[in-house]
Amino acid sequence: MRTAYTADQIRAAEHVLMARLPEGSLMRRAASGLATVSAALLPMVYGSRVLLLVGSGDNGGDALYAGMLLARRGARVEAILAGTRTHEAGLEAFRLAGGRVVGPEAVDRADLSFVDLVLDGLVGIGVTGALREPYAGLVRAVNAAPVPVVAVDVPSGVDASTGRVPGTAIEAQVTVTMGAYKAGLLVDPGAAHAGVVELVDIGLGPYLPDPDVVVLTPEDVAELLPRPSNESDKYRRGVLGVAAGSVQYTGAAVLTVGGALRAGAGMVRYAGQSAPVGQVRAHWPEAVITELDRPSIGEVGRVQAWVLGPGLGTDDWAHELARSVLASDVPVLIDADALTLVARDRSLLRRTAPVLITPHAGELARLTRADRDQIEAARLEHAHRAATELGVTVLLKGSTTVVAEQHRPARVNRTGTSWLATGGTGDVLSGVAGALLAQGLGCYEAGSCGAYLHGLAGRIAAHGAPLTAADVVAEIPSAIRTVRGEPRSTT
Ligand SMILES: NC(=O)C1=CN([C@@H]2O[C@H](COP(=O)(O)OP(=O)(O)OC[C@H]3O[C@@H](n4cnc5c(N)ncnc54)[C@H](OP(=O)(O)O)[C@@H]3O)[C@@H](O)[C@H]2O)[C@@H](O)CC1
Ligand SMILES: Nc1ncnc2c1ncn2[C@@H]1O[C@H](COP(=O)(O)OP(=O)(O)O)[C@@H](O)[C@H]1O
Ligand SMILES: [K+]
Repeated sequence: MRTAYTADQIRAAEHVLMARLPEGSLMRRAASGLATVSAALLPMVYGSRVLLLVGSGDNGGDALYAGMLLARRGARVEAILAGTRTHEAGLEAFRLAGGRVVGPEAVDRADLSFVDLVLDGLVGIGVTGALREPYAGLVRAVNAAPVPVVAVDVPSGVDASTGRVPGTAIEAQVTVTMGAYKAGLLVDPGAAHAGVVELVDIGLGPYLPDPDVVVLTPEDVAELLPRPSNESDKYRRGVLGVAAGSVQYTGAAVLTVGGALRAGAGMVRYAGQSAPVGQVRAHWPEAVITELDRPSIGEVGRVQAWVLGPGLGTDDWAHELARSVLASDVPVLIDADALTLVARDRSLLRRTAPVLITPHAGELARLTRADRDQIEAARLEHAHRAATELGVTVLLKGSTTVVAEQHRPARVNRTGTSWLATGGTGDVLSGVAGALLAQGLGCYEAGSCGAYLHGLAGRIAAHGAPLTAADVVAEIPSAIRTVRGEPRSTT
């Protein structure tokens, strides 16, 4: 499991560790890791040109000490001192090693074309709000030039705790982060600025608290995924009920049922009206179907969990069916149209069995009466707030998927690809996560493992070209084999 922390958590841990070590030793460890990663990005250190952007805090100090180490190895290192003050000891060491201080005009396009690498040491975890001048101007100039950038600790302008980017921010190829991952490096929009994140161990591990954010590894997912045993039968493996699709949206029912079957539900019971029933029957003869003549699940039979909402519509019939599903005593995954119904009638959420909601930013905006853009700018905060306010588990979809539950670290998923931004892929995710719920995983595990498998299936399906939602369904078994470390061609 990869763990990540807020700036305050990192600062507190650093404080304890620093008190036990000789002064400056943490920064030397940080700078040494930074110089090693930077050197590896240069074809040859000797003779290469490196430009440091140095701010007024310790982030600038890291850059100066790393610059010193590169200068000692024969690089031609120059520094722009952009702050009102500069880390004194770092600057002295840098100068003694042959480093030169240059003016801000060194970021002119012509000058940057002679630079092999920029080290961004303007601000790290100490940033507050949008980057001010002259930092913002320097960042714009560097972003516009075709020069690789290594960000020190955090790309300057990215909020380390939340991933917010309130103004201009460096676009780095690599971010060398010190001591522990910062949450904002793993969640968009911050993550998109960080590039590849390299962690430098400075001995902070034992002093870190419980993480703010967690990213599952394939091994974590493999361990959490249910596997049928010799004693399994279809009922014991877990039966999922699907209440989805309508006359207008028949495909949503087909995709949700497909996602559920491929993700290992022992059985899928589909309940709907005649139009989607015909489609589901044609695509998935494996599904057990109840054609509803009234909006009630009374005749459907026992299930271990429900998926409610994809393509369901938002009319009175859909509302009554939602009420009937939510009156059951099993976990319910609420998606798409059912989220609109819940936004209109919050009383639907009054139940004791668990609820997993799977909104995109627009749906969450409707549900919590927040602004969609603000949700996208601060996904962690909004997912957590909704989980607390609504008393449910929230899976917030998008380029970074966040699974939030009260009193637990947010689980962030980045296995997906932007090719997944196409109609119907969300329905597939509901089926996958619903199948995991039916197999006995809790909402937090089903949401995070479901997002992982769905994203990976999308990546396998896309392979650098457009995909359809049905392709994602087809690749879910490949994704499961991949996390289990099994060759794709075997069963
Ligand atoms: N502690 C340790 O042992 C270790 C720490 N480490 C390193 O230290 C870094 C943290 O250092 P830090 O605390 O000095 O803060 P930092 O990020 O450099 O910036 C603070 C200054 O930036 C400025 N500023 C703020 N907002 C701004 C804005 N919007 N726009 C423009 N300027 C803005 C403001 O300066 P002012 O404007 O007041 O002059 C403020 O004082 C951390 O990320 C890691 O790299 C590692 O070496 C490991 C060991
Ligand atoms: N830029 C992106 N990068 C990665 N995944 C994405 C991106 N955009 C969308 N997705 C994923 O695609 C799926 C889209 O779901 P949703 O918005 O509900 O679509 P639909 O309602 O058409 O099924 C979600 O799983 C989401 O996380
Ligand atoms: K930085």
